[in-house]
Amino acid sequence: MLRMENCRKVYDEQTVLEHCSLELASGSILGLIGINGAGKSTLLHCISGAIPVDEGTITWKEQPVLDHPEVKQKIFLVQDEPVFAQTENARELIEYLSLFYPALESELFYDLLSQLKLNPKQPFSAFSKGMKRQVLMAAGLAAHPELLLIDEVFDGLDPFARRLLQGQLAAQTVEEGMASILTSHRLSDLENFCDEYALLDEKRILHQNSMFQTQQELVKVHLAFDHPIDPTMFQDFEVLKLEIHSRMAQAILRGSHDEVEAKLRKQKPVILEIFDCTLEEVFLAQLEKREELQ
Ligand SMILES: Nc1ncnc2c1ncn2[C@@H]1O[C@H](COP(=O)(O)OP(=O)(O)OP(=O)(O)O)[C@@H](O)[C@H]1O
Repeated sequence: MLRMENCRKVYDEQTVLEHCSLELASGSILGLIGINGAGKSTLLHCISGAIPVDEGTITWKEQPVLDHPEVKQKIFLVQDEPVFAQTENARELIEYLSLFYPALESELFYDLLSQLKLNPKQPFSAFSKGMKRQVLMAAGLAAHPELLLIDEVFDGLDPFARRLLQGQLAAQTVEEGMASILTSHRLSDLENFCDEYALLDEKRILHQNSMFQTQQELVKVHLAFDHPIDPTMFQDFEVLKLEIHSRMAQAILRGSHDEVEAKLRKQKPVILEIFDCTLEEVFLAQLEKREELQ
């Protein structure tokens, strides 16, 4: 279990994380979302132990990460910018990483590279950005970490590489109980792959929820009436987003599909359609709601 409690991180004079807490169980895949500059990369770096927090604690299986190499070697961070620790090619990289990650399985690394059609002896300088990311993700998986952190997870990967690496990550999650935190601005990638998501906003985790729970708790509705809509009809709902155009409305409401439908039917709409929310809609609605409250 990852436990991050009440953490604060300050760069120079800028506070990036404050009262930031997060928990993640083994065998879970968490999608970390937030606007540009929210602090997602900083959060992953702090969890990996690469940079210290100024306040608070971060533990993996009850052991502090910072200054504990035996804990750090169970956590692998794939950064958004390719970093190869001055190695020239994939073969050198995996030899270097095997010094730090005792569980690293070189055969798995070379197998993934072969499926990705990447030559381990070819210099990184001759690789494209996407090819470099493939190498690092393959290395992260081959290290068999207990906690894998991937920044900008599938961004820039071609569909074949994405499917292969997703499949391997899913297999290690199920077979080894590996936990993962993935960031991406392509929320559809996370939605289809993660068990839960966390929204990083205003320097802390504002929401953490399972994907399933979110879909049970929030719905999108399209409504039409034969008369102009009075906004007070939504006063019994917790409204995350509401747009009224005369006789028609679109809304994101808190409640299960059945609850929302039963309440809205009493208003006798001409049209009532209820949909599951996408993660992108949940994200935007939560940010808009926060703007409204400020
Ligand atoms: N090494 C650093 N020194 C000083 N400030 C930094 C450093 N790294 C990040 N920051 C600042 O911290 C804030 C959060 O940056 P971070 O990269 O963690 O955000 P992010 O959510 O990952 O952004 P993006 O989605 O754009 O990648 C930004 O304001 C950034 O300028």
